[in-house]
Amino acid sequence: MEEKGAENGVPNMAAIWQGFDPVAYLQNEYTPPQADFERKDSHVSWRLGCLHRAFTEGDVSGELLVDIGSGPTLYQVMSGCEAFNKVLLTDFLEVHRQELRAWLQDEGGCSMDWTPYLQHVCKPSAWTEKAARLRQVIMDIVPIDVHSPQPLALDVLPSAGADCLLSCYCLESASPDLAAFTRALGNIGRLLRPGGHLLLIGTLGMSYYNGVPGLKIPTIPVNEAQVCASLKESGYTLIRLEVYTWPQDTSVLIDDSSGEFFVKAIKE
Ligand SMILES: C[S@@+](CC[C@H](N)C(=O)[O-])C[C@H]1O[C@@H](n2cnc3c(N)ncnc32)[C@H](O)[C@@H]1O
Repeated sequence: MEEKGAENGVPNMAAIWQGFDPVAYLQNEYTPPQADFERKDSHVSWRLGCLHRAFTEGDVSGELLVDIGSGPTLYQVMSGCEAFNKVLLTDFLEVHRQELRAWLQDEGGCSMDWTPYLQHVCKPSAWTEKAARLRQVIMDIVPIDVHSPQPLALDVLPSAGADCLLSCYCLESASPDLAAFTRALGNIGRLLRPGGHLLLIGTLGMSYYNGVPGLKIPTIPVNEAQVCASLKESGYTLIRLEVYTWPQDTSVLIDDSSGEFFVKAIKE
């Protein structure tokens, strides 16, 4: 019964995601007041801090970093682009891939100014070099489906797989239930070499997601214990889990989450 429900749920989720507008998403989630760089306890500062620490600790580096479900955003690879020679961006929706291509080509037509993010992750005076590095290492922007046993086209990755997978706010917002979330973790794990790292950021306790005004996406509310169990079941060893809880004076309008999680894990 559960399997059948999940099978029906995945196409339903795919259909709902087709209505997602990257421009509205960037405006809603990645500009002030949602993206508040003034506050050290804001969720944008938290997530950039987690990624910065993970990519500068020394053990997460190599040839190829793959970002799963990139959406139209680039903040997540701004620290990782220094630790890897190549970065592959992926998303389910062509509109998101198009938005990323527009930034990469740097010929206007990009909806988002990433300058405040670039300035936040490096010395403010070095942000143009950071942008140049990012444009240099992003090797491609390709389609992905985390619910497919083979999430990427066959010839996209080297046979050894990626050295590191990164995924932010994708699996729990693209999965109809916990079983599909766990299977998606296993599916993307096939893209990672044994011993490679998984860096996962997600939302805790979120039953719906309103990242774009007028589009309410039903999501799977996961807790820390469920994330840990899904990782174990999918062949990862947890190294670290960090939790962010919303400051009391935050007004969270886009979902009903209790907070966010950051995971650093290794593929067995
Ligand atoms: C909440 S957005 C997160 C985007 C970005 N990573 C970020 O941090 O803002 C979730 C992303 O998952 C993507 N997505 C939805 N269904 C997917 C699927 N089946 N496989 C891969 N990505 C999917 C969406 O297109 C969207 O870009």
